[in-house]
Amino acid sequence: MRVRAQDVDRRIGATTLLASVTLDAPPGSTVGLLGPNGSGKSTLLRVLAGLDRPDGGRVLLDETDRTALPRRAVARRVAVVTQHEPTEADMTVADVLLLGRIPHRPLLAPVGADDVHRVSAALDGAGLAGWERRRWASLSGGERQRVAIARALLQEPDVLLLDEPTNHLDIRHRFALLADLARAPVTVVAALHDLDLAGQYCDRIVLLAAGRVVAAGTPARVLTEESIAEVFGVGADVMPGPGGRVRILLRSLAV
Ligand SMILES: Nc1ncnc2c1ncn2[C@@H]1O[C@H](COP(=O)(O)OP(=O)(O)OP(=O)(O)O)[C@@H](O)[C@H]1O
Repeated sequence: MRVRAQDVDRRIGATTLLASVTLDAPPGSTVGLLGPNGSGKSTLLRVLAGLDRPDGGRVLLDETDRTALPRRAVARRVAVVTQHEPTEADMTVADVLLLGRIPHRPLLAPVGADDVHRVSAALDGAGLAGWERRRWASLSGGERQRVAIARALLQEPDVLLLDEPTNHLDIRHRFALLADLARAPVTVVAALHDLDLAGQYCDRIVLLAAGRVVAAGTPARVLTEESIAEVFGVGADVMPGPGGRVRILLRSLAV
């Protein structure tokens, strides 16, 4: 499924959070949203996810305006993991994962053997085999993040919207997650802070600053030494890789 934002504005009171933001995520692509703190990444993801309405412009899923699609149809096709997953909920890991199957079950239908099997396979995939009965609130930040992403994948979405999915993950799991997302047939839009990781795994990058798109395109086109210095205020050595990918070595400009 293709995801597009066209000229999206988002304002709260007199504050402009997004100004005429345009994004195009072709089917199956992995798009990285990059930008400094407060540049509008989470705000844009919330608008794409339908959690907030744009004040101008529109979001299209394939060729249809998101607001014209029934809620349940969107829930089946678009999965979201925000930065603010509740941490105190008194649930087991299996309960949390089963939330991902709700859009696929008839209303009020009980959990079936197929759901239980899928939950255990999802835990295997997340490297947390056998954790069904662990309490959600007792998990570490990284474990919780891995379960939240597994829940989103259990939804079998066409589109996955992820706000800083590598936050809390150790290095090995960061690589594993980005590689899995890049391989998956699903369209991914993910806010990321790690420029090197984004440069290696994303098909496209949208670079935001102060609620505006500064550049968009392949990592090689967007993540240049100049743009990184201008937007992030750090020095960078950018090394070209295959297919428009880049490796990035960052350094402080202060030294
Ligand atoms: N409810 C609100 N009222 C006023 N300003 C807000 C509100 N929510 C967000 N903002 C502001 O909008 C801007 C964009 O925030 P957003 O969370 O989208 O940034 P971000 O790029 O995701 O940042 P980070 O990297 O820190 O997560 C910030 O300056 C933030 O303070």
